[in-house]
Amino acid sequence: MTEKISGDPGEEAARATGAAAASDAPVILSNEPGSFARGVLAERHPALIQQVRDAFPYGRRQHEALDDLLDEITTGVVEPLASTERDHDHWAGWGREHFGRSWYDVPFLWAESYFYRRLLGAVGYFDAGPWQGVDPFAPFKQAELEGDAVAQELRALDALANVPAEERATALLHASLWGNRADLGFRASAGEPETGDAAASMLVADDSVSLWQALPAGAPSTVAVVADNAGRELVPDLILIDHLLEQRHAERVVLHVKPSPYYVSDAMTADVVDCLRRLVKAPGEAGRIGGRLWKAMTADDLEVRTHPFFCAPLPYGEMPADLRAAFESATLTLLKGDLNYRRLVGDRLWDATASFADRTAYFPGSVAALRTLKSDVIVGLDQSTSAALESSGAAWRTSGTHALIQVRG
Ligand SMILES: O=P(O)(O)OC[C@H]1O[C@](O)(CO)[C@@H](O)[C@@H]1O
Repeated sequence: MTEKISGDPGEEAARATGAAAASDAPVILSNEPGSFARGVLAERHPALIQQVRDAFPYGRRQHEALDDLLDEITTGVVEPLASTERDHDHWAGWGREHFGRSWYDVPFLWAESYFYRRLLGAVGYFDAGPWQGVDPFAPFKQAELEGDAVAQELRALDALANVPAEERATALLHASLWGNRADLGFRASAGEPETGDAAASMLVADDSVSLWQALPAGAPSTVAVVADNAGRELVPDLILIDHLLEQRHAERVVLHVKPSPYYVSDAMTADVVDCLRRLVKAPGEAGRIGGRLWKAMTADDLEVRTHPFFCAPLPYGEMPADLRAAFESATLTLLKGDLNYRRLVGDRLWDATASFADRTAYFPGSVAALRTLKSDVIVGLDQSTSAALESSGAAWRTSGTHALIQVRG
């Protein structure tokens, strides 16, 4: 359970090293008026139900199920899955302490994850029948991938083709990082991502030197990339992966994606294929990168994997043994995005200067987080950065205007 983070491997590691266990940081719920979490549950989730309803010619059964879900999340209590659902037993365990309570009173991380599970259930995603496997977010993902912003970003690659490798590496790392700002669940309230120098100045932590040091060219490294959003984030992620392979920072890359639609734009295998097709058909440098990536996938130098844990409402401290082994065998695991960060350090209101190394000590092998800040969770800031941000009066934790690169070797 999310709130039983004390007793998780991270806490044990912190205790073993004598570091402050800090388990008293409050778990984020959604019942605080005016809080970011409350806004997600009270405004974004109902709006999302409407968007999905409008995007497909669903029949009466789906519309009624969406009506019921809307009632439940706004005025009702959390209901369990029907006993006939294939994953009923998992959720019965994960939700034991939450069923029967207001959605606002259960941990934010759990509530969001369960909302997506229930939304998929309402549209028949898991049921044998005509809507089985139809991604309710596909129209939004497709529109983004075919849009002007992606086309422009792909054209900009031509200018990067001949710049020195180090400069190119920084530009591609930042493109992947800021691509995280462009997730579709978040877009409604955010402007365009920053670029160039402005983007660098918005980094609240920057361990990129350690990141590149962990991946010396020519070493037989395997990099695990845990993807976040499709489209405008996954395209630059794939371009960064191409750079890692091409410049021999990695011999192999394993790209972990979601097994089912999640948080609107999270990437699944189908989205990887769509992004690769988009790259391959692009002119110039983007097309060349697409061609190399396509070849890398067919040669298994780039392997796509998925795991049910990626859609579970749990922190990484509770990851199963097979996933733990996969990360352990990687030279570096690169976790993309805000949700992965929340799951990595724990979805709590940490002191912003709490140690990133301590919070992630349990994670198997070296880990890097690349994330724009889109929720209240943050650790690893130095004292002066934290003080300056806190006194700025800006919504720096949640607005996506700031970003971080944090590494624990
Ligand atoms: O796509 P990302 O970067 O994981 O962001 C998802 C984030 O979006 C939200 O669902 C709402 O902004 C956050 O709660 C969550 O952490």
